[in-house]
Amino acid sequence: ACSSRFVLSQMHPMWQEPLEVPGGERQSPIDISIRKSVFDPNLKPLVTRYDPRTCQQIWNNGYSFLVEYDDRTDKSTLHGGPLEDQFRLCQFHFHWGENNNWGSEHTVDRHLYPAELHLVHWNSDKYSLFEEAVMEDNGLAVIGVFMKVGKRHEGLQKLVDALPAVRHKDSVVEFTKFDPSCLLPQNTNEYWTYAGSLTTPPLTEAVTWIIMKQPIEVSHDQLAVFRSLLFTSAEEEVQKSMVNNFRVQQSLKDRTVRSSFN
Ligand SMILES: CC#CCNS(=O)(=O)c1cc(S(N)(=O)=O)ccc1C(=O)O
Ligand SMILES: [Zn+2]
Repeated sequence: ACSSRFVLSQMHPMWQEPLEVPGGERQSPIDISIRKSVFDPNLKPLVTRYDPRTCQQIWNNGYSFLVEYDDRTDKSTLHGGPLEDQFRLCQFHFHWGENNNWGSEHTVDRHLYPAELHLVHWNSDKYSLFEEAVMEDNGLAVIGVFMKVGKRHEGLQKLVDALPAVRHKDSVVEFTKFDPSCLLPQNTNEYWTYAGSLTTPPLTEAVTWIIMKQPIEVSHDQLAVFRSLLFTSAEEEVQKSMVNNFRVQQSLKDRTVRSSFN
């Protein structure tokens, strides 16, 4: 799987932001201004083909919890949309706040959501390993899905029920047969896309972001279980709850956000 072995500094909740980032011209996350986005009629529908049998485990890496997939073959893939190549799913994870007023990394006209899902894929047409792709400007594609508080999300509940087993940093639990397409909104044809970066170290400018316009609904109680996770490992005497694990927003600089819809 692809998850980073980068150790984030123990600065809680945000690691110490490096002053200079490689390039620094296409950093993420950003605010998506609807009126400044440009409709691109050549953007195609997104095509996701996820095989639940490639789902392997959940890992608390001390920053978020990652659901990791076997990415040694092209069994769970993404193509279409703004992408020229085929990308392989390696993991998905979330960012959330300490309450329902904030938590997402991206915003839409400055609107904050309580949480945001990221499905991380790497370009398996051009590279043979995630670790290679993460250093290339066309190496990764991340689908972002906003989460808002509403009705309980039945598909998410299987994941929520597994979280107590990975409460502490560095804990891992087997997690199988999970189809992440259940976490996508029913309309995946309306999205924004822009050239950006990872929002965690190494912050490399390798990501084509695809942000869904339609949020998914999750219940207050489901989000509360996210907040029961800990940044800290079982040995540490002071336990810190895993909340506000989002990066500060970055300047758009010389970029345009395209929309697949008018
Ligand atoms: C080398 C390397 C690396 C980064 N790994 S990741 O792309 O899976 C990732 C991506 C993102 S995000 N927010 O940029 O999609 C967050 C967290 C992670 C992670 O491993 O923890
Ligand atoms: Zn993320």
